[in-house]
Amino acid sequence: MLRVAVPNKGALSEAAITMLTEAGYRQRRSSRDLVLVDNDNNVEFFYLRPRDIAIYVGGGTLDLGITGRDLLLDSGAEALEDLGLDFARSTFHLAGPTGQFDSVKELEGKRVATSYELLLSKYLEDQGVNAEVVRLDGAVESSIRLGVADAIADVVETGNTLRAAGLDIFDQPIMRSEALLIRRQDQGEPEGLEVLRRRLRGVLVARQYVMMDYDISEDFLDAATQITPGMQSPTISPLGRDGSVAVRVMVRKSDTNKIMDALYQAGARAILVSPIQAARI
Ligand SMILES: Nc1ncnc2c1ncn2[C@@H]1O[C@H](COP(=O)(O)OP(=O)(O)OP(=O)(O)O)[C@@H](O)[C@H]1O
Ligand SMILES: O=P(O)(O)OC[C@H]1O[C@H](OP(=O)(O)OP(=O)(O)O)[C@H](O)[C@@H]1O
Ligand SMILES: [Mg+2]
Repeated sequence: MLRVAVPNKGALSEAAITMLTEAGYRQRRSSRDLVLVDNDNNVEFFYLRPRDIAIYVGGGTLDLGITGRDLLLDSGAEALEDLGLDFARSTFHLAGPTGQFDSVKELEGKRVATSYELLLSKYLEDQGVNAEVVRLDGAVESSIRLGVADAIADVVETGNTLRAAGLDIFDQPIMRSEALLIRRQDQGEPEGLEVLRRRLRGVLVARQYVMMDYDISEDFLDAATQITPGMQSPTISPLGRDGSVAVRVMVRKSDTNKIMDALYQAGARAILVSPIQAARI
């Protein structure tokens, strides 16, 4: 049975459980449940702290896990990224009192607080900066005001938390993170991974793409298919009336309106967009 670690709380938990549910797996009903066995799919899910997941997977106790790229790298565990899951996107950034720092080089001899000690230490070392790393569990934004640090390195999404604390990011992001499916390094793929990965990819496709249908005169078909080349190629079917065809093609959801405008301009009519419920590509 495939053994998969799922975040039990925090920013990753709900979205991970939703994605697995959409991929057709049973998930726990109560946030107190620690394990759920999905016999139909031959998968056992373990609900664990997001920070610990890479350690279980890297150590070989569990086959796969869902965690953030930042947490994976900070753990130092022997686990690797198998598939990006397109949620919990964030950057890991240096921040300080507004206007105080511009560059990481200015942190020489300073104290920098973070929950991501390894990630920050490696970055400072790469940058040739000698600074004291102060390891905190969370709410790192308060550490400067409370006098234990001069700057921080933390997860930033909207930047609201930083602003509320009177802080601002400076220099380049240390890294960009998103939720990942991870597996153990230097090992063959566990049995069942291929199906799970294909199902998760199916969820990503259903979320990121829509189905677009339109009618167009054969004279303009080339121009239209250049606008909508599709993933492989569009499906083109004859229409009742002469000289026109019906086209069916997948397009990126975020491009839908721009593509409809361009198609209309190119002579397409009856342009219809429908959601994709599920997919195997
Ligand atoms: N506001 C956010 N937006 C997007 N991703 C986030 C956000 N906060 C955290 N993350 C991501 O979620 C993952 C884990 O963060 P989370 O906050 O759940 O862990 P934690 O801080 O250890 O737990 P907790 O906050 O429950 O103490 C990381 O990959 C991080 O990048
Ligand atoms: O840029 P924003 O959209 O404001 O989001 C970023 C904040 O979200 C996370 O905090 P969390 O709620 O997990 O608290 P924590 O710092 O105690 O982990 C993260 O640590 C930042 O503080
Ligand atoms: Mg957190």
